[in-house]
Amino acid sequence: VRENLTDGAVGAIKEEIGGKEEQVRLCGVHVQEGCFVHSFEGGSLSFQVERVPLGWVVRGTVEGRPGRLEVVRLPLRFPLLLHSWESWGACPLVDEGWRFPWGERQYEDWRYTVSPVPELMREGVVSDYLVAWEHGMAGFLTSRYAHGFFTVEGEELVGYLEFFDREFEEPVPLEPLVVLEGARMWELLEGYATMAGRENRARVPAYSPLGWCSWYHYFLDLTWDEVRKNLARAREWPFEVFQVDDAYEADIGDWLEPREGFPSVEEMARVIKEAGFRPGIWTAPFCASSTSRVFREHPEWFVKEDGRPRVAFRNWDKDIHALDLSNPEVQDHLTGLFSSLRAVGYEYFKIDFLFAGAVPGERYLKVSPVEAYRMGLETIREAVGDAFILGCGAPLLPSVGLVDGMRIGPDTTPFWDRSIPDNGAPAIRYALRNALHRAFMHRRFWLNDPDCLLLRKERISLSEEERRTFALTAGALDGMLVDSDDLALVDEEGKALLHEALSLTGGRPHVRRCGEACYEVISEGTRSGMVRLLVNLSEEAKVVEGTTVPPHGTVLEREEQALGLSRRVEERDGRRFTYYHREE
Ligand SMILES: OC[C@@]12C[C@@H]1[C@H](O)[C@H](O)[C@@H](O)[C@H]2O
Repeated sequence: VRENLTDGAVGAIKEEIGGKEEQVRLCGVHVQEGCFVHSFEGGSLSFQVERVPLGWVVRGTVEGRPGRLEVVRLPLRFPLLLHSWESWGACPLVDEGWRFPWGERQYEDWRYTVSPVPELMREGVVSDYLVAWEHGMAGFLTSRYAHGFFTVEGEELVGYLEFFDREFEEPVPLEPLVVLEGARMWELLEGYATMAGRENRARVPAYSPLGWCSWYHYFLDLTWDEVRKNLARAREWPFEVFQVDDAYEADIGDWLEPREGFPSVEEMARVIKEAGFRPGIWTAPFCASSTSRVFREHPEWFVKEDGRPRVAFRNWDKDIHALDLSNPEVQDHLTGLFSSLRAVGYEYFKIDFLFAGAVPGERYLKVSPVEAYRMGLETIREAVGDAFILGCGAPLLPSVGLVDGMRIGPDTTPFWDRSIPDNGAPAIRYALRNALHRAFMHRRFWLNDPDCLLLRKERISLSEEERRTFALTAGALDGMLVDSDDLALVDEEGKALLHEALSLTGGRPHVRRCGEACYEVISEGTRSGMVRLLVNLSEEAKVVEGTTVPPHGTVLEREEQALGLSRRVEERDGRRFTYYHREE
């Protein structure tokens, strides 16, 4: 399906790597197999270096107070694929001289969406959890105690583990690190994600829920009447899940108290279920506004700074505080909340702004922000049982194994605006770019959620081409397909586009960059057999191997078109049988 690496390409890769391998240092030791002990002020690190296909893995234990621990030094090669901390974060391919495009007030109000150590991002280039270059990558396989990141220092890439002010009286596992070289970046990232998915016992549901979400049409103007209207129309659609997003709640943090004009959350679930759908609900469970009942009644439940509840971020025109997830009373509060929502019938939980659970600060237990975050997420996971959890605004690597789906890009937008900075702000262009650059996580970490499809022609500023690009890319990447429109505004063409996107799902997508903002997605075994989708996110037409791809556009090739075959699909005892035959 994809051309193999030619001998010349293999030779070039070997030459590129061979000359630099001796420059790789792991925990201060030139890379070599063996067992080592590294002492530092306040503690020690015992680690083993082991050869794996295409590279090395470092495992070990650490004790004492490691603070910020250097784990690897590598030769620096641009362009670099930078990765970010949480769902919305930018995942760009950058050249030398790149700096993070901070928004005007982003550092004041939103810095913890950028990094758990945001000051780092003001000093230079940071890549969270992993970093990649043309024929190599380095990445941490877990994030259970520490936050792993990479920085550029002179001519080197340096990987660190940030343990914050955590002290370990007994040895704890070091977050394992892999360094892989010798194939294309995209293939190495898939190999890394397979290793990391296994290390974290990733949850990958057999099926991907097809749904409807209220946010990207109604935003905070949603009314219960509009929910009911869309529920009635949804019967003509193939949705399984019907999810009410932000706007129903009385305040951020008071999730069981509906806003005026909405029924109880129990009644919402009953009405949705009665209409034949799996009820879904949005919450920002680790957050509470300064005006919320939960904050007023339990100020002691929140992460502090100098003894007072710190402001984690500002949104909804309010100061938002972060629950201290290490506090047993907070864990009981979350258990009560989510077991109640599960008991009244919700089967799909979009849990948002999760980064708040990992902001640095003073906590009930002397644990790292990463440990606290996982305590909170494990509490929700246990409370909802086998319900579907979609993570959003979530620290990515610490969430593997605890969520079923994950938003892997910034919010989409009902307009295409190239002037929006690539810094996690809502932008359809960067939602698509992240979906392509993070495709390696899909069905290895979770189900990737590229964000919602917008299919309506009214009250939207996306062209037909742009709506089609988002829908087909989401489908070819086998991403979760969730529509967000007032269904009364979607015509038969819009409905057909959802079905076309659906026809591209079910395969094993592989992404390859083929020029500036231009990508090839090849997926075998989809509902349409093998498909090839060329995606152009740039402002001018691109030619890929003789095929012209329009700006903001796609070119789709299906197997049966390419091979003159016709297909018949039969569903039997829960399995799908695809038959191909040539029309005589
Ligand atoms: O508040 C609801 C909202 C905006 C916040 C967040 O950006 C999330 O990614 C969106 O899909 C919405 O749920």
